[in-house]
Amino acid sequence: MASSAPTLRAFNLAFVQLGHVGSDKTKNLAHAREQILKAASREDGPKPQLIVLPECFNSPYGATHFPAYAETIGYIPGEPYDIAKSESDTVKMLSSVAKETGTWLFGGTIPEREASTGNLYNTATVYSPQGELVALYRKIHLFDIDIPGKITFKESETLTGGSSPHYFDTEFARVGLGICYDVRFPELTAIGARKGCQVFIYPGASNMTTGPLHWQLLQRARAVDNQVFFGMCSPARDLGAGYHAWGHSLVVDPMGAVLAEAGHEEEIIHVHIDPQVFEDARAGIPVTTQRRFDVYPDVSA
Ligand SMILES: O=C(O)CCC(=O)C(=O)O
Repeated sequence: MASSAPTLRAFNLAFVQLGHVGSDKTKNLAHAREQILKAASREDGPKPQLIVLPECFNSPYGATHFPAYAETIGYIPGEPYDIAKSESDTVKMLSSVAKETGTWLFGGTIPEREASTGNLYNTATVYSPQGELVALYRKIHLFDIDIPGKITFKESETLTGGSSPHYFDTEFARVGLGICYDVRFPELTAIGARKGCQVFIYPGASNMTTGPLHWQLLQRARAVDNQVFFGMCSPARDLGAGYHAWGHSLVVDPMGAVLAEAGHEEEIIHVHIDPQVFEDARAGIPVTTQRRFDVYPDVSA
């Protein structure tokens, strides 16, 4: 049974649609750090309490790249994690910049190697404003698709799928986690919503085939069917890279309205999360209390 969720309070969210993700990991990390500092020091509006990076921000995106870029993190849920002893340069950078800015940081995803098995995962990590690593989520549904003449992608060539849904609690919300292709599996969001998540954030890197058709549709669907805030943070599009990301980082409210959407270049989007919209959606259209688990108990996990 999940502990009770914090009450949803107003907060400000920043999505960093990172560009310039190339083959040099040190440069990727330095650029990500610079953009996090830029998001945190916003001057034309309220500063964010939570900053989010995209999927696969320290490595080029592609099954063949994951083994070369994978880092060992060694996080065990529920056990204290000593950042100073971490083998992951990315974790160290993210922790230090979260602490320096005093914000929650959802550090996008990176390829992770599990030391005991050698398995590779597409892994998201989250840091508190004190720089503690508070959550680690491994992409559950691997991106394996084949649309002839358009796109073939097979994360499972090198990655293993995770097996634990996750969320993290802040002082302003319970935030559900997922990564890109996970958005196509409504069960994952539904389970998180029933555990009290009011906000879902998925780093993602959609593409030029499915992005235009499905990116916004899937996020608005997950937002409306669970009456939650839902957002996905993408890298910027780089036509010089092997994988052309769709971009268009997006945040949707519980009624399905788009609160902010980026273009396809490097950009930071800032969004104010207003709990009144969440409360009004649930009061006006009370689907959260109208579910008929007596009729479909098999989906009520
Ligand atoms: O679901 C899609 O169409 C795109 C998924 C994706 O790009 C990913 O999982 O990284």
